Amino acid sequence: MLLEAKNIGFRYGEGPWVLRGVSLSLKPGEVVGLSGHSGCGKTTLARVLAGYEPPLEGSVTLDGKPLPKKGYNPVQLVFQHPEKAVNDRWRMEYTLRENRWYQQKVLTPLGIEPDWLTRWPKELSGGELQRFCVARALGPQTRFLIADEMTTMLDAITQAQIWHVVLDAVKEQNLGVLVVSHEQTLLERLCSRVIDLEAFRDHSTKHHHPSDVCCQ
Ligand SMILES: Nc1ncnc2c1ncn2[C@@H]1O[C@H](COP(=O)(O)OP(=O)(O)OP(=O)(O)O)[C@@H](O)[C@H]1O
Repeated sequence: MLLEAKNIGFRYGEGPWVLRGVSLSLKPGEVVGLSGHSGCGKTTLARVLAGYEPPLEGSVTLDGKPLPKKGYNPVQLVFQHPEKAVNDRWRMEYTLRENRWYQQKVLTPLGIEPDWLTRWPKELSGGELQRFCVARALGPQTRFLIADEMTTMLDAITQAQIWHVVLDAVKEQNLGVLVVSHEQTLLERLCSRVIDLEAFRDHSTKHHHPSDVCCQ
């Protein structure tokens, strides 16, 4: 199974192109980095790859087919800010069950305490909430994980704990992971290769936004 983005173009409304001519592919069991300066479009690409935003140009496919519109999404996205990714009116056990195939076995290795399950999101710290978001994303049917600055706000020990669980899933269920981060040391430690999103910029500037064209 291959996750493939071909010639992706995306912009918000009539704004400038954020992504243009971006292509990448991710194989099962592969851990690949995505780097680039702040604002260059990493989060936008992460959202496009996981099917949250349809690309305006190009395609995202899984084994040559579009991402499924219904049912389980085999491409799971974990964001930097877990509080935006959970429903504050759901207790944590309900949040977890949002992915009805979530795996109980990852809870302890992720450091999730049993009594956190009955708490509301506002009763947990950001790091504790993020562990739930990772657990929710790691269902057995997950083929690819897009980790968008997933551990940026966490201390080193919690970061290591979470990545340990994710790398186990890479080995055990042949999960492919895209590590979106501006932390070079993290990317070097985890990834077999790193894609620099800025490398596509030269290409993108060859295409002009309609408002760049002067009409006289
Ligand atoms: N909802 C939105 N509406 C309009 N513009 C947006 C929206 N979200 C992002 N942008 C713009 O798109 C560009 C890319 O943003 P994006 O969040 O993808 O960058 P990033 O590389 O992930 O940045 P960072 O590393 O700071 O998180 C930025 O110029 C940003 O201002």
